[in-house]
Amino acid sequence: MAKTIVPVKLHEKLTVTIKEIRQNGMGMAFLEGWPDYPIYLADAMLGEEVEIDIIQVDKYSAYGKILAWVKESTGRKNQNRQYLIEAGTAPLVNWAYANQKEFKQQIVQKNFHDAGLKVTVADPITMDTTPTYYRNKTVVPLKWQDGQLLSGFYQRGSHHLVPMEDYYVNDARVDQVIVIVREILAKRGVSAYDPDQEEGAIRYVMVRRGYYSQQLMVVLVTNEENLPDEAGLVADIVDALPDLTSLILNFAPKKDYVQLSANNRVLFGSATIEDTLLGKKFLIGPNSFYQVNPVMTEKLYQKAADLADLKPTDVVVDAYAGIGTIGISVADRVKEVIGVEVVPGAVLDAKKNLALNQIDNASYIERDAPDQFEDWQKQGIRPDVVFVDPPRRGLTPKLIEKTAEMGPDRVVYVSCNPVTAARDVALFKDLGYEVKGSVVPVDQFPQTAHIETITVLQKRED
Ligand SMILES: C[S@@+](CC[C@H](N)C(=O)[O-])C[C@H]1O[C@@H](n2cnc3c(N)ncnc32)[C@H](O)[C@@H]1O
Repeated sequence: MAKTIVPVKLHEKLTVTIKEIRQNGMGMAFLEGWPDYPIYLADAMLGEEVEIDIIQVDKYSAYGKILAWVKESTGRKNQNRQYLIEAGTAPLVNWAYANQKEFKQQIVQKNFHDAGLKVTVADPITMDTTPTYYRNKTVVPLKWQDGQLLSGFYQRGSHHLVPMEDYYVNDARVDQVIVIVREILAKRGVSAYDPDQEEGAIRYVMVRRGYYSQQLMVVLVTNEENLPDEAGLVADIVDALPDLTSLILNFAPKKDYVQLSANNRVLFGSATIEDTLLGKKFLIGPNSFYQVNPVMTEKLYQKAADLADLKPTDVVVDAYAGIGTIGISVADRVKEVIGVEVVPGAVLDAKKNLALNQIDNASYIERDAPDQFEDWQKQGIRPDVVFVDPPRRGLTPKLIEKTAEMGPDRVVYVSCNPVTAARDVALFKDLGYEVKGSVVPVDQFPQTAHIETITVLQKRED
């Protein structure tokens, strides 16, 4: 077999310049004569010159580790939190926020360009308050090591736990709670799940906290149906957390990476916590999706509603609805909202949220969105505005086709992945829709390479 020729050797030391930043925030350098063989580098900024050690060599690319900076970017603001780089949880932690903003705008522009679309991308809406300590939720693994119970994050794609207590992007109380719960579990000698051995009790600890309400939910995600001396454990946690609203055991005996099962048992307090968005109240259960950056979520929904140009006569679809946050936040301004969401617990929450906010012109259905769109289309439903807010994989061609057949005047596409958003917008274009105005990035995830976008599609009049 012919040996593949690559331009680098494992542990070769090189000096390179960063020519490009990849979608996931990794720097890319190239050796002369090898324009198609990127060397990926974490914690690199555009234009920086760095000394590197090659740590992985593949057929089409290599990975390096930066040993020293020969020339630093003026946008570098080192935070001395290299564990965040190692775990991959905050890859842009050492970038000035202005550079993060510029990068994200360019990435969105590139994704739409690559999908064959000529669009303008607005200045990202950014987090004007400090763009750190914003996440209202985290799910962390635990590991016993040398007689100590550690919490942190698995390094991307591995079971190597990077210990951390200051996550930098979590609400500071969320960080504290993880440590408090971990110490109680440690004192009681509770075992932690080992993904390689497939044994041990606690898989993850999930903490979620209401931004306005300050209500606290702790979920022990377990590999065992009952924990040793459960009553004593609950008493210890309740004693240590005066702000605890909900303590849940989620029995999730699965080998894969799925984090929570649908199997919840309330150990203390209520099954949900409450929070507020744009003046509306929301009950949030452990399995329900709820945007992680509450400050920016209000800006996101506000902007999406403004761009939707809502009218009191409008029938509005809220698809991929979660607990109904988008539909409920616009219901007062329109004639009717019909929503669809696939996770049963989230739909239950959405229904409760309608009652909680005394909204009687909205309804939510538990269903796969493309299937429900097909039914709505057959039933002759003709919405004026369709909001879609899918997971990272984006929409399906079927959903896009059924939307176009229902023929709404406007489609407001909220997306957490500009690659799939651009792909889907191109399909909408083929089916009679035009991008109205600019694509608007909203920085829901400072310090990471992720970016949310809002794209409004207007039905062409031809
Ligand atoms: C990005 S979240 C948005 C939720 C909500 N709009 C919000 O802002 O909180 C995407 C939602 O789509 C739901 N979902 C995933 N696949 C779905 C499908 N095939 N049909 C309907 N909903 C789905 C997920 O459960 C999740 O609640």
